[in-house]
Amino acid sequence: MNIQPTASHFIDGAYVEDTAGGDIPVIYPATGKVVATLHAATPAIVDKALAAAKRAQKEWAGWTATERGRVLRRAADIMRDRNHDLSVLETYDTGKPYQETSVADATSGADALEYFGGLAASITGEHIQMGDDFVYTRREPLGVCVGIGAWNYPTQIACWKAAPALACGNAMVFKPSEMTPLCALKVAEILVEAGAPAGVFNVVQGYGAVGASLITDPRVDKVSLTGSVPTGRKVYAAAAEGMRHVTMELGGKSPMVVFDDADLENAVSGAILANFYSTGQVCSNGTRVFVQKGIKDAFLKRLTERLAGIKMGDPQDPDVNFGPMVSERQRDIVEGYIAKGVEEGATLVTGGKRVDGDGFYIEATVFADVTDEMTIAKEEIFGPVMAVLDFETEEEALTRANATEFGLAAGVFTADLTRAHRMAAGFEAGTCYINTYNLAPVEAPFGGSKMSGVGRENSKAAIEHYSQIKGVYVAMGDVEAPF
Ligand SMILES: NC(=O)c1ccc[n+]([C@@H]2O[C@H](COP(=O)([O-])OP(=O)(O)OC[C@H]3O[C@@H](n4cnc5c(N)ncnc54)[C@H](O)[C@@H]3O)[C@@H](O)[C@H]2O)c1
Ligand SMILES: C[N+](C)(C)CC=O
Repeated sequence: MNIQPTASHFIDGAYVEDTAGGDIPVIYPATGKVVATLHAATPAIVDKALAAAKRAQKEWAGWTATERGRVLRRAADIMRDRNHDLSVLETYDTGKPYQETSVADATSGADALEYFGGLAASITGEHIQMGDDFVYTRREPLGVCVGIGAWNYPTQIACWKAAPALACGNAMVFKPSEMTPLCALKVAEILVEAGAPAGVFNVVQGYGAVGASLITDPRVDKVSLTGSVPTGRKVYAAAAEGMRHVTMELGGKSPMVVFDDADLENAVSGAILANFYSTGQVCSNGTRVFVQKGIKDAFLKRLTERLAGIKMGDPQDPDVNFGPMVSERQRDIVEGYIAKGVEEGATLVTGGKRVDGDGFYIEATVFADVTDEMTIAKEEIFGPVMAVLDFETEEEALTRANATEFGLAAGVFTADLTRAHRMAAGFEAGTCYINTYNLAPVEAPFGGSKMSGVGRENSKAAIEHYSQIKGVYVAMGDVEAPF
């Protein structure tokens, strides 16, 4: 498979190159080798993309919603037909196992395109009667949206932003993470092939500075970021200068609470999904696993047995279920947190070591006897490191679960449904799970509260974040004036 794209950027329906912006090497995380080289956008490239989006948005918004929806649904079909190639590419981009990318990445992107394609025609205003007079509302697009992506789900992130934006009649300029620049280009190609007018979805490459230059351009009406909290603070502040709409999908340190009446096998499966899928590089991961004291030993025993099922190796091998970290830097960060966990007195149950070789592999790691004050219980690690903390009462578990600045996700495993709903109501998090973890279907809202974000992706809720309401008052009689 040829990994090197035709050019670095996709603007106004075509590939565009400009090498003046400096190299972006694409490194395959399994080997540490450069597999493609792209270039960061120059100011001229950024200008070209925004100009194209500004022009195309007017045309696109003039289409009927049914026509727009048809394009998105066609794009979903094309993505599904190409799932194998897209998954291989996603694996080169991220290092995530093909076993995962083939079922979770282009497929969830296609789900978003299909869902918002189906929803497009139902995005309408309403009629409000006021005696004889009435008000009607128009649900209008925002205009030009900027999407900025993280590196862990490049195809999904591009589609989760593009699909609702385009369904509402906006145009988008999307900047993927510099670490995973390949897949969004395929999304752009597919949208054009499906019939989207040139300029409706554009991709520019670059580091943070390119993202920053996009946000402050006066042609931009909305910014949707998926990234870390520190980046979120900067992007939110820059967007506020121009009073731009924002969606912030940021990081987390989410709790997963296991009561002693839970189905142990399901709870262990949940903890695995909540910590080791995508080698732990998932924003909503339940990395603080609170286990009720009475079942702690049984939980750790079964968890350790199940982790023997990890098959680490070349992520393109369909039998491999655990890949490398996305980069050497990320692997080193994770290694640093593991050292901190040991230093601060947590018990290393399993894992903890990097794997020798050129790839950025590190073992799935479980710490027990973790306390709330330890660094590994407080900071987002974004790697395969599970912290197990024990607790005695429901009240204690909820208080400690919420004792964090983050609020992305939270989960509870228990047989007591009343307690499960009580916990879900009490969690300070945007996305909660009862007796499962880390599912993110397009039909359900996804996003964070507290420092984990603003706004929601997916579901009908996303429409609110990519459109605005205009109220139109219609008088049916004479105008009454005081003088
Ligand atoms: N909530 C979610 O849905 C979600 C999903 C995936 C990842 N994440 C979070 O993303 C983080 C990991 O991704 P990352 O390391 O790529 O995050 P990051 O914040 O380093 O970068 C995210 C994106 O922002 C860009 N960027 C950096 N500085 C910028 C600036 N000043 N202005 C504009 N753009 C800028 C980067 O180039 C990149 O494209 C984790 O914290 C993870 O939890 C959140
Ligand atoms: C949105 N999700 C959970 C699929 C990936 C976040 O990192």
